[in-house]
Amino acid sequence: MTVDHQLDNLFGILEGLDNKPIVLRLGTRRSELATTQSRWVADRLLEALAVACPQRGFQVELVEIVTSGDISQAAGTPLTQLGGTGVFVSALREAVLDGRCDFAVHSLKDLPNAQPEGLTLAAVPLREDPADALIARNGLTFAQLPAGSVIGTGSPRRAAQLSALRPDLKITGIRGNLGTRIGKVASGELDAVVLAHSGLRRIGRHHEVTHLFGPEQMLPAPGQGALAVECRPESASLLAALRLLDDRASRACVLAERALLARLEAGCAAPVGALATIENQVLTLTAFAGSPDGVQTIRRTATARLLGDPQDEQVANHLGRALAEQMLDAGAALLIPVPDPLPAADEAVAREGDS
Ligand SMILES: NCc1[nH]cc(CCC(=O)O)c1CC(=O)O
Repeated sequence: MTVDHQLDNLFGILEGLDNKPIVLRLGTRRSELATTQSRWVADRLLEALAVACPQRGFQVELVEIVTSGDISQAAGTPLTQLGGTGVFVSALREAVLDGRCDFAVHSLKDLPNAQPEGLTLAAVPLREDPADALIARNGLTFAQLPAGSVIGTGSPRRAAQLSALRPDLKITGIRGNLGTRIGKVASGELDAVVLAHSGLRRIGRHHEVTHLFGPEQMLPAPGQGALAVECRPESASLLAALRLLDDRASRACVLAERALLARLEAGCAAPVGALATIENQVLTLTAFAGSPDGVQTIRRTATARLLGDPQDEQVANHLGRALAEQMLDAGAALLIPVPDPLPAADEAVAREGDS
């Protein structure tokens, strides 16, 4: 019996079904971060189902999907030549679309701007800390790094903001998974690296952080720290189950950030940061765009009052687009490179390095 059929009665009467547990197949990449994120979502889903559907047993089976990005990482191809992190996302999406698995978990910041045909963003679970973090040699904080220190980052966004804060630092490209990048500090190859705090927390290496960048210093990538859970809309019961994991505030924030990015038509080399927060039902969005050397920078903030579901999606999208217009009026288009032609339309925008 297919999962869709098994789940048809998920919230109803389970007559006619045998007592075997329902197995949900979660497609995941092999990296430590990807499997940790997938397991975290699996555990939250099983918890939610135990409450929503206590009569029934459930299991989540992790299905490993190898992506072209993982293969070429081993071969050492720079990510910018692969069409950005979209390469990691599309293989997982294909696996959901062709039925090798039932759902998938992505780092939301790695998703291209357009939602592909045939897949639904079922949930944005509670967001981790979106901040960027420094791991420097000998426990040095950002302010303590001597002039001329060599900082590794593959992200034009981090490079632009680092250069704006400390023009005396040297920035060098770097890729590889989180462990590989941290290893370059331990080995002495680099004085420091800048990574997402969320990723470090998920793999349990946040104790090595020597400085956390505040939003006034460095704005994260749109969607950083958030996960995206995707399934086919036809999997109605699974979709209903995954919706239990959705966090409305996290969803509104990342929608605003990504609407801004989409309106800026920013490609994988875009030095664009954005962060939305909610306080007292007011959504505040701040964005940054800068030249790679950090000499030219544009920073703007806008706010909107949230109205509650279901209007909040519109409010968030509108705020993101409106702030993008302000950024464009201030000349942001000149700071954003035109994206390279990419292998597939659904990979049109991707940023950053590998997870
Ligand atoms: N750049 C790749 C990437 N994609 C997602 C994360 C983890 C952070 C997140 O949860 O958004 C990372 C690592 C990083 O940016 O250092």
